[in-house]
Amino acid sequence: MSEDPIIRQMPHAIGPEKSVLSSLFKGDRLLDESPRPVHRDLFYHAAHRALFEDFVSVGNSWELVSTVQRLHDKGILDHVGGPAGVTDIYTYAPNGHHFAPHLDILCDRYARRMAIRAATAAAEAAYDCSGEADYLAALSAPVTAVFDAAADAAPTKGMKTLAADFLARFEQKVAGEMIADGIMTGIPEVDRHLHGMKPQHVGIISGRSSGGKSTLATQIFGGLTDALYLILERTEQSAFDRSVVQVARIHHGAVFDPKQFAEMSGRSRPEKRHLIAIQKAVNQLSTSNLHIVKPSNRRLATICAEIRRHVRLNKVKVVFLDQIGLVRGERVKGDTGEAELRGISNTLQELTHELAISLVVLSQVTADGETKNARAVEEDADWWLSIIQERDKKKANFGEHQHILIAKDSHHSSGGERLPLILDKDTLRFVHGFPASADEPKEAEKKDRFGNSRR
Ligand SMILES: Nc1ncnc2c1ncn2[C@@H]1O[C@H](COP(=O)(O)OP(=O)(O)OP(=O)(O)O)[C@@H](O)[C@H]1O
Repeated sequence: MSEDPIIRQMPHAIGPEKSVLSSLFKGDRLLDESPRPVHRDLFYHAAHRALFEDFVSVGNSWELVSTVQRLHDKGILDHVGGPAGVTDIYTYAPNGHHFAPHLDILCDRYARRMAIRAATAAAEAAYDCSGEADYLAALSAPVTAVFDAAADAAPTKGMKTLAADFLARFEQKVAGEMIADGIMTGIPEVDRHLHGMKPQHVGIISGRSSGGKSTLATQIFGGLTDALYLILERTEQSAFDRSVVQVARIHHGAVFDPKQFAEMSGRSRPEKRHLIAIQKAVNQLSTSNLHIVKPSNRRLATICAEIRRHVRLNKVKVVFLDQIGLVRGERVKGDTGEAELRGISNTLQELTHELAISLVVLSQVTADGETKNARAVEEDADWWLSIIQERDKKKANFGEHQHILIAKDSHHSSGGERLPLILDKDTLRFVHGFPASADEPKEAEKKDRFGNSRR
């Protein structure tokens, strides 16, 4: 057998290596937020390893110009392809969308390289070991390492880690920093059933168009601290304005059109109590670590990046997404809307788990009460608040708010429980009560557009 052995390259993936580096360089993905640990050995190409090590040495302050200079000063600029090589990698991935799948590829190739090295070491040990069982002993450590790498580098939590986590959480609870029951919505009827919005849980607020989904969501949001409201349709200002009405607990006219509202009630100026309530509401909203953000676009990746950024920078614990039907997922040709939404729902669910936040998604239903294409979201949700209005178009009270249906598991078909909550259109809050019975005497007097009785 004089044939030369076939020389094969070790498994590697140059494109995904460049993509992972590119996303890190551009800040599209952060090292400490990576779904899997990133380490130098994942990179097969020596220049990529060197660039990764340099990146780690400067962390998130990485930028192109000073990096080229630094690599030049270290004498390794030519080794990584010169300024053009660094720029090529920097611009390689248009965004961080494919960071996770590309990182998966690197982990896979790394595990395969380890397997080949382990097999080579085992072969050498089998040839060379003198003792009877030495070659078997030489096998076990590298093979275990290969299995570890292949099964992902995330270490499993041992009992000591679990115990330390428990004590840390317990101390937080004792100090009142973490509420055992989760974070209360501030609406007693809801809190009695839900016992708060819990980390890693996804909740849905659903209702028809203009049924009050945003109103219910901002009502909860305005009473919280450490929360983010992602608004995809209207402006941030509109959500803030509505929150002011809700926190101040006054008629919306006093906030949206104070001059006209005062004149309608026979005054030349707004009432002092209204001004004080508005001032207090604005103070509360601006000092409670609350954030209302309209993302630059509706792509799922952008929305996830906003959530990550606010969890990291502002330590938000509850995130509202207004509304899920507007999110654009990754749709492969031929996919149905339902398939796209399933992808969106899975991604959001995973993010909620990873960041240990509570996520509340708003979802629009059709006139028949069906969630638009959102069965996937329903299946994944931990709780569901459904705003119920009169559906019968023939009835005079069509559209009237009836109650809120609460369901606490993902099998909503079980029906859930009716909560006596209806929309008060004056203060834009959901308040205790069922609609007035049809037998009750009707309000005879006429009301102006702010609901004040006309004299
Ligand atoms: N700025 C406002 N001034 C007066 N009433 C308002 C205002 N904003 C909301 N409302 C009232 O609250 C109701 C619910 O509106 P909301 O925006 O909460 O509904 P939604 O279900 O979120 O709507 P959409 O489907 O458009 O997202 C409206 O029908 C309206 O009666």
